[in-house]
Parts: sequence; C-alpha cells; structure tokens
Amino acid sequence: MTTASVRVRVPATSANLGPGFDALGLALSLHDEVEVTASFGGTGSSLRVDVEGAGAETVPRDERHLVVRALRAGFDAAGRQPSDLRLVCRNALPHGRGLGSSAAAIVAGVVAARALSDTATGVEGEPAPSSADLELANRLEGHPDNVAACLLGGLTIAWLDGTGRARATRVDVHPDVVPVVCVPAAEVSTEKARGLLPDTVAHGDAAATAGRAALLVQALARRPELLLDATEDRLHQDYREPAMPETLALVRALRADGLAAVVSGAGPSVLVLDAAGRAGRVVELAAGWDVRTLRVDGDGVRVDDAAG
Ligand SMILES: Nc1ncnc2c1ncn2[C@@H]1O[C@H](COP(=O)(O)OP(=O)(O)OP(=O)(O)O)[C@@H](O)[C@H]1O
Ligand SMILES: N[C@@H](CCO)C(=O)O
Repeated sequence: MTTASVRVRVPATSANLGPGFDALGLALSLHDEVEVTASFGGTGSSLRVDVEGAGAETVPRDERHLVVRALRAGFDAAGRQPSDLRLVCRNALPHGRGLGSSAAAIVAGVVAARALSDTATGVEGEPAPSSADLELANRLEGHPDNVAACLLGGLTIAWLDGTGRARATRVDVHPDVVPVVCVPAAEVSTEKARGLLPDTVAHGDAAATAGRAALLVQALARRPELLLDATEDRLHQDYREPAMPETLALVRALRADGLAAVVSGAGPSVLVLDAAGRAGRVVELAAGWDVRTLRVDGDGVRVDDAAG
C-alpha cells in the first residue's frame, strides 16, 4: 500500500469583472486550504472529510462534497482511485457570494488528485497547473472563468477553443489596482443567477460590452485610470437584479461616485477595482456590508507536501 499527502492552497476569484462574462477572472488574496491523504492499493474503502470555517455547517461530508467529487474525477483521469481518502478543509471563502468558492473547491480537488497520483506512481510531478487541470475543472464547474484564475493567478482570459476545450491566458495586473470586495450576509447560488439571463441580447449591447471587455484588459494591465469606463456591462448584471436588488443598488451608488464597481461573479458580492486609494469611500458607501480590501493573488493554486 502507498500513502501520500498534499496540501493545496486555492485563491478566491472574481469572475466577469463587469463586461467579461464567462471569460475574465481575477485571483484574490483570500484562500481555502485543503489537506488530502490518499492510500492506494489497500483493502479498505474509507472516506473521512473534516471541515473548518465557511460551509462547515452546511456542506456534506460524503461523496457529494465538492472537493471529493473533484478528487474522484481527477483520480479517474489518472486511472486509479485510492482505497482510502482523508480530507481536512480549512475554508475562508464564503459560499454562494460570487467569490469563486465552488471553483476553488474544484481546483483543489483536481490538482490534489494529480499530485497524489503522480506521487503514488513515482512520477516527477508537474508543479505548474496543466491544461488537463483546466479542462477537467471547467467541465466540473460549467464555465472556465473562475477556475482559470484560480489555477493561474492574476488576471485571466478564458475561452473554449474550436473543439470545446477550455483554454486560458494570464495577464499581470498593474500594481496600483486594489480589489475591494463588499460581501452581503445572504447567499445567491450561481445556478439561480444564471437562470435569470436571457437566451439572446441585442446586437448593440453585445458590441458595446465586447469593446469594454477589450478595454478592461488594457485598463487592468497598464491604464487603471480607464477602469470606470472599462467595467461597464450590458450582458448580465441588470438581468440579475431581481435576485440581488441591493447589489445592483450598491454598484450604481459606487459607480456614480466614480468607483469602478461591478457584480462579483454571479453575485451577490460587489467588487470595486480601486486604483486611487479610495477604499475608505467604499466602506462609507457600503455601510452594513462586510467590506474587505484585498490584493491580487499573482500565483494561483499552490501545492505543498503535507509533511509536518
Ligand atoms: N469548499 C467547499 N467545499 C464543499 N462545497 C463547496 C465548497 N465551496 C463551494 N461549495 C459548494 O458550492 C456552492 C457554492 O457555489 P456557487 O457556484 O453557487 O457559488 P460561488 O462559487 O461561491 O460563487 P461564484 O461562482 O458566483 O463565484 C456551495 O453552496 C457548496 O455547495
Ligand atoms: N461567469 C459566471 C461566474 C460565476 O462565478 C456567471 O456570471 O455566471
């Protein structure tokens, strides 16, 4: 029997960033950590899941747990399931708030399964996330924006190629850009927020939003003074208002004050991309919200031996 352990650290992510629906993602300095121990070739078949922090009251502790589902998919891809599996999840990312908790859980499972399978078979592990990790994580999540940023860090642009495979490219973010997130107490599931979107949009809305998405990459990388114009969206935010009216009201109030505010992911959190030292103003305008001034996580997923 072979037993191996890894510790995986995964960042929160904010997807869309306004006009980049299902394409743009930004990794943030708030992390979940998962420690996984897997035994291969034993006679048992045990699973133990311990959870501390966010979701500890609600997530299942069996095969339905999202990290376990991602681990199983990763082990299937590697060709061998462990006989015994033990997880310790230390969660800081709030669930169902638009900060990429499901993507983080999926990336943690996919990357941990690859690292453990490599160790068990004596393969020299590939330290950087692979294109296979992105493809599998995208299949489990259903859209590539959060998982791409979670894997690669920084700003990512994700897309599906002509064969439907997920691809992503990473862009360094200008050091002046400070992400400020406003987190409400209530959750809205991504499933519900996606259900509010129309099947088609007007050509003018699509064209305007595509232009802003292109501008946003330039604004985040080199020209932060363009962030307010660059974060305008006409494809998803307003459609989601019935599920999160306070979110849209806060986005409008912040934007009216000159702050580049957007719905974070599928909401209901609000992300402000500040480059003018105005986080204090966000706190004033978002009274009653949990406002956190973060940094861009430039690294993405990190894998460590779980020794010690
Ligand atoms: N660390 C975790 N462990 C187990 N399950 C998780 C974990 N994180 C998220 N989940 C599952 O995913 C659900 C939240 O996913 P959902 O896609 O609705 O929101 P989100 O990922 O937080 O936000 P968004 O996708 O908009 O950024 C949780 O209710 C829970 O079922
Ligand atoms: N692009 C996805 C992100 C969810 O985190 C959406 O807006 O539904």
